[in-house]
Amino acid sequence: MATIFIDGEAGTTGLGIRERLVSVPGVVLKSLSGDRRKDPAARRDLMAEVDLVVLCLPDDAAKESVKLACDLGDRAPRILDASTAHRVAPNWVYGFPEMVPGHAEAVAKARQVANPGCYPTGAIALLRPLTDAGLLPPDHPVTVNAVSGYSGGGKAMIEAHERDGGPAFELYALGLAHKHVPELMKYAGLKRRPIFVPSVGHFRQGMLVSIPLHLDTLPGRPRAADLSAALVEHYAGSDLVSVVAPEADGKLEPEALNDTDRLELRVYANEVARHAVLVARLDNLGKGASGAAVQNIRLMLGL
Ligand SMILES: NC(=O)C1=CN([C@@H]2O[C@H](COP(=O)(O)OP(=O)(O)OC[C@H]3O[C@@H](n4cnc5c(N)ncnc54)[C@H](OP(=O)(O)O)[C@@H]3O)[C@@H](O)[C@H]2O)C=CC1
Ligand SMILES: CC(=O)N[C@@H](CCC(=O)OP(=O)(O)O)C(=O)O
Repeated sequence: MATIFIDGEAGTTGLGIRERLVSVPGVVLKSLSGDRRKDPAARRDLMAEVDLVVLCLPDDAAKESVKLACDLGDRAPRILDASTAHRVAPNWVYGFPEMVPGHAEAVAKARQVANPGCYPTGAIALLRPLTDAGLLPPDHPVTVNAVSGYSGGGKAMIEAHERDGGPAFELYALGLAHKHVPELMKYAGLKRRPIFVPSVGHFRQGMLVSIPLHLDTLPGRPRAADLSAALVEHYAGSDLVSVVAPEADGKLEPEALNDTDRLELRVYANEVARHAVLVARLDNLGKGASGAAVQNIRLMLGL
C-alpha cells in the first residue's frame, strides 16, 4: 500500500485528486482534521508518515510545505506540487509525461515533480513536438490565446461567479506577465517570449488554448497537414492525448471534455490564405490539474 497526504485537500484541485484516487487500488489517503489542516507542525508530522505528499496550495504555502518536508531529511516523502512555485525550478521534474519520449520514466523516478499549469498543458502539447521536429523555430513570434472556465481561479473565483454572477467573459493578465509564461517558454522549447492572452468565461470548467500561425513564415513553408502529422506521430499510443480532425463546421466549444482527463489537439487551416490555428481542448480541472496529478501519482508510485 502507498500512503499519500494531500496538503490542501479541501481546495478545488485537492478535492479533484481525492475523488479520482478513490478508484485507484493500492492507495491509502492520510488527512488532518479541519482545525489542524493549516498547522505547520501537524503537516510536517503527517509528511513523515507518508510515501508521497501532494501540494494543492497557493504558491507561498507550497514553498512552506516543501521546506517542512525537506526538514525531515531521510524521512522526507516524495513531493508532487500542483502550484506554480517549482515548475521551472532546478531539481524538479515537470509533470507532463507525454512531453518528450522517455519523460514518463523521468516522472516515475523523480523525488520532486511539478504538476503543469492548465494553460501550459495545452500550449506545450501543441508546440513542443513542432519545435522538436524543427517545424517551428525557437525564436518564432508565438501568440497563445486561451479561455478557461472560472474554476481555474480556485475557490475564490468559483465563489465570485456562483454567488455574485461574475462577468460573462473577461480578458485578463493584460499586463502580459502571466505566471504561466516561464514554464510555457521553457517546456515548449521557445527562446522568444510568447504573448499569452488568457480569458475566463462564465462557465465552471473546460478550456481552449489556441495558437495562430502564418504558415509562410515558418522554415520550409510547411502545409498545415505537416504540422498535424508531427503531432499525430508524437502522440501515437497516448491514452490521454489525441490529435483529432477538425469538425467541418469550424466551431469548437470548451466544455466537451469536462470530467475527463483527456486532451484533444486540432489543426485548423486555410491553405489558400496559408493560415493555421492550433487548438487544444481540455478540462482545466482534469488534464489541466487533478487528472494530470493522478497520472503523475500513478507513475511516481508505480500504481
Ligand atoms: N483550479 C485549477 O484549475 C488549477 C489550480 N492549480 C493550482 O493548484 C493549487 C491549488 O489551487 P486550487 O485548488 O484551485 O485553489 P483553492 O483556492 O481552491 O484551494 C486551495 C486550498 O489550500 C488551502 N490553503 C491555503 N493556505 C494554506 C496553508 N497555509 N496551509 C494549508 N492549506 C492552505 C485553502 O484553504 P481554505 O479552504 O481554508 O481556503 C484551500 O483549501 C494552486 O497553486 C493553483 O495555482 C493548478 C492547475 C489548475
Ligand atoms: C481562470 C484562472 O484564473 N486561471 C488561473 C490558472 C489556473 C492554473 O493553471 O493554475 P496554476 O495557478 O497552478 O498555474 C490563472 O490564470 O491564474
